[in-house]
Amino acid sequence: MSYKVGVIRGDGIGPEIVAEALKVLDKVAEKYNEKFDYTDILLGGASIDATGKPLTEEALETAKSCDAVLMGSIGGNTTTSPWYKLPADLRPEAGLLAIRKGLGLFANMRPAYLYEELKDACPLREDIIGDGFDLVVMRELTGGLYFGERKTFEEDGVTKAVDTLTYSEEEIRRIAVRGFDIAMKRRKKVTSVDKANVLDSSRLWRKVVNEVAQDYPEVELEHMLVDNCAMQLVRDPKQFDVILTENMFGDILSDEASMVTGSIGMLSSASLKEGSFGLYEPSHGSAPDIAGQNIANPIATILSASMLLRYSFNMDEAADAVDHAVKQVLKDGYRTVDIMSEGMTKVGCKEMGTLIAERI
Ligand SMILES: NC(=O)C1=CN([C@@H]2O[C@H](COP(=O)(O)OP(=O)(O)OC[C@H]3O[C@@H](n4cnc5c(N)ncnc54)[C@H](O)[C@@H]3O)[C@@H](O)[C@H]2O)C=CC1
Ligand SMILES: CC(C)CC(=O)C(=O)O
Ligand SMILES: [Mg+2]
Repeated sequence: MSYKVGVIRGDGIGPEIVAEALKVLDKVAEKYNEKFDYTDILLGGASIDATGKPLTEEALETAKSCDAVLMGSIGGNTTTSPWYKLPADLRPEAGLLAIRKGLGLFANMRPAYLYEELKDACPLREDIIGDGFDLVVMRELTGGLYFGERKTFEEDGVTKAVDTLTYSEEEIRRIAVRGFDIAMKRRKKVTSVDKANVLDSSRLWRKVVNEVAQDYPEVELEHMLVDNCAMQLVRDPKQFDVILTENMFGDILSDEASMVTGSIGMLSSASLKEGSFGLYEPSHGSAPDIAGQNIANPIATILSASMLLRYSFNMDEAADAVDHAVKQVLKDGYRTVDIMSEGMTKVGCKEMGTLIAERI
């Protein structure tokens, strides 16, 4: 079959890591006799430089015409890059938020899995790691603080700034359903994370999640406050199966979850809605500090490509082959610098992509 795949290379390490994921997809196409037609889409800093806007209408329309989109990462150094002298709605991140909203991608799934082979790279104590852990952060992606009204203003001679956090029942319900659906395919436990001791939006979140839970009697539901969850993730990550949470909490907790797997360079993600379309991207950013040096870890992007095969193209066998190739390369002792440990062979971004593609 032939599929149209949108490709957002983006900024910083984006083009380097996407090149390696495409190497892997090309190998899948060859082995499984499929055809992937790649269409480049501009987003973020690259789009600002080319068009003056972080996302053009044309780019959004192209993304909508694709069967799925694979993305690297966008953004620059937020202190030194000229992009951050622009008004907020013209900066690279505004393009990312706009494409997520424009494509209706309300459910962001970020699996955090500790590979047996990476126990040495995990900063947690051996007795905490135990047999390892395997959790998913199900993050609401198109509501909450990042999408509320915001402004900076003068009042009584003082400069003030406000951001607003709004959720509707419907927005909470649809992400909760996704969280419970995923839990049904896993270990049947949902930890809903909020700040219901303070925030009205969290109290509504908790009420709606409780309602949705009625339809999933087999799933164990617990509620946890976000500050406690941040602590529990490093104290005992094994306790979690599905962490269901709102946009900003999920953004922060998933970065934390990534580090207990060894590196943020390992954490893939799928941004989904109803139906088969999805946008697949690593959970990390554009890592401007290491861009252009061939040292970025491409595994998060390669695992995101695997999620694309699984969730958008129903190609479970090919996705399993990619996941297996990643595991095999780690078993064979190859490491990028972020997951390097004693006795292993250090390789660059390109070499890691080639080694994984060779194992498919
Ligand atoms: N989805 C996206 O495109 C995202 C974009 N950003 C943007 O990225 C830019 C940089 O943000 P930061 O806060 O520095 O976060 P970051 O995730 O880009 O980097 C944080 C740290 O992790 C390291 N790192 C990240 N990915 C890595 C990889 N694949 N291999 C090895 N090391 C890796 C970086 O070198 C850095 O030390 C900002 O402009 C931010 O807005 C941030 C998060 C997500
Ligand atoms: C623009 C940000 C919300 C991007 C980010 O940090 C993320 O999606 O993880
Ligand atoms: Mg983030």
